[in-house]
Amino acid sequence: MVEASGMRMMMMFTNTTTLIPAFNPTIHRTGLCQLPLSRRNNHVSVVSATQTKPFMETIPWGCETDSLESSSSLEKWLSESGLPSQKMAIDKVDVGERGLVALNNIRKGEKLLFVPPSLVITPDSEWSCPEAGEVLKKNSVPDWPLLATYLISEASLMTSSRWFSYISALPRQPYSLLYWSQAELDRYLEASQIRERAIERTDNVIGTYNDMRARIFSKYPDFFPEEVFNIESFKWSFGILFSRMVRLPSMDGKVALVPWADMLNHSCEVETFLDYDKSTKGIVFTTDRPYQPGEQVFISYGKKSNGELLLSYGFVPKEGTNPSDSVELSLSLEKSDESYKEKLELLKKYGLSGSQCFPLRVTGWPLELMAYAYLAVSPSSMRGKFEEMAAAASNKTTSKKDFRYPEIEEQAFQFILDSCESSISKYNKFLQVSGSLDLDVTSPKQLNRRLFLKQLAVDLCTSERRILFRAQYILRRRLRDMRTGELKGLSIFNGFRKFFK
Ligand SMILES: C[S@@+](CC[C@H](N)C(=O)[O-])C[C@H]1O[C@@H](n2cnc3c(N)ncnc32)[C@H](O)[C@@H]1O
Repeated sequence: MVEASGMRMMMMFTNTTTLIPAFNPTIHRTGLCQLPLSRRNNHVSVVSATQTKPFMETIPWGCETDSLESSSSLEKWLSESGLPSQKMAIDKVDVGERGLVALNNIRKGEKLLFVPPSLVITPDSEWSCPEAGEVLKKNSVPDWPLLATYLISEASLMTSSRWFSYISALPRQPYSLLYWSQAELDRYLEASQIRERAIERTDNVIGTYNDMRARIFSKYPDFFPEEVFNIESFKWSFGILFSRMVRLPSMDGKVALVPWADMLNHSCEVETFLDYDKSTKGIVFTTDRPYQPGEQVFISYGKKSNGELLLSYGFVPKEGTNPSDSVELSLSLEKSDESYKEKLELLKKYGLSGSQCFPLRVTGWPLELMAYAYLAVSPSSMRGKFEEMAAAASNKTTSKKDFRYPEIEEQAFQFILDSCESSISKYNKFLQVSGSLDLDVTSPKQLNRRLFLKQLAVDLCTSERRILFRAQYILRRRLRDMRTGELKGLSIFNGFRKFFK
């Protein structure tokens, strides 16, 4: 439920996507930490190929979330491990497959959950294989890859890990764009800038894994055998982190996986979020509305756009329900502009490039976007203003004044409108042809996946295009008013005022 940060960047990309971690069962290992307790107690120190096959296949890489099979064992284990009695239970729900549903009447303003810190996974959690944990700490591995490795390590230990019931109830295939292949991203998300974000994120995960393998896993194969610690298991654990990890504001922003609390689904209509409560010493949230028995209880995963929700959590809210929705609009300098080089240099100086994305919301667009548009359209006679425009586009300006350049305002609006319209035509193209995208499907399973991904893409593109349509409407109206003189008069007046200052 938080954005990834601090992941190592290494550029490499593969085209393959496996839906569930695939492992080579023929392994020989001696690392005691890798064996379930029952075997350790029997003094098994070398595992033969025939012994490892069923062992590897039974690693609980989560479960299918359309079934409640693992949820009852999870609830039983949680209550035996100190989770106080709850006013909610895990159930099948309309929104989010499994979720937490009210058992009794719940009042507005009530604190719920009270998950004790002993049931929370953080970067400080004890490892069932302490030696593996020591290696990672010695190498100062950052929180995200540390937790991803922790999850794989605990999953591989099966019943020897105290988190067995929790891991068994995690989704086997977290719904995030990490699980879309490059071909699927190209096919379904061509019109949306989220495609770039998804590619970047997958690159980061692959880069992080390669880095970990080179620096650590290859040096300690007994603790981190490649059959278990590989790119597929890394994608699974990162998918889990992207869709379930929270940052706890009252614990200095500590990142954590909170069993039980992570069964709560997101609603754009609620504002309440998880946090550590110092008085009760547990993870809680405070309801911002009442719930009746049988009703699903929701929290907020943050003020995220539909694209960001699809990227991390693999769902798109119903059309028009997300007040935080936005679409990335790409603006570019014209290469034929005689001041192109000069403008580009200045943009670079302020950390921007010749092609830049800005968020467009239903409620409007940021000053930075307007500043970029001014810079893109300004003639060389306005050279003296280029730097302040570039600085304002980057948000690295000290003065937050509502700057305007009336002499080029009309061109700036037209420039934004042109970019909006070129983006709209990409969405139109995708939405028109999306009905005929599935003709080459060969199996029912493939058909289900295609239909599912296509529906998500159609929902995302429809919501993003809706924001672009709104911006197009406002821009056209502004331009029409300017051209018919109303605002033009005002601009001339402003121009005169400046002249006489
Ligand atoms: C923190 S988990 C919540 C529990 C999850 N439903 C489960 O069964 O494990 C986040 C995942 O729940 C699902 N989810 C959460 N809110 C949703 C919503 N409003 N609509 C659809 N799916 C949702 C998504 O699959 C997301 O990746």
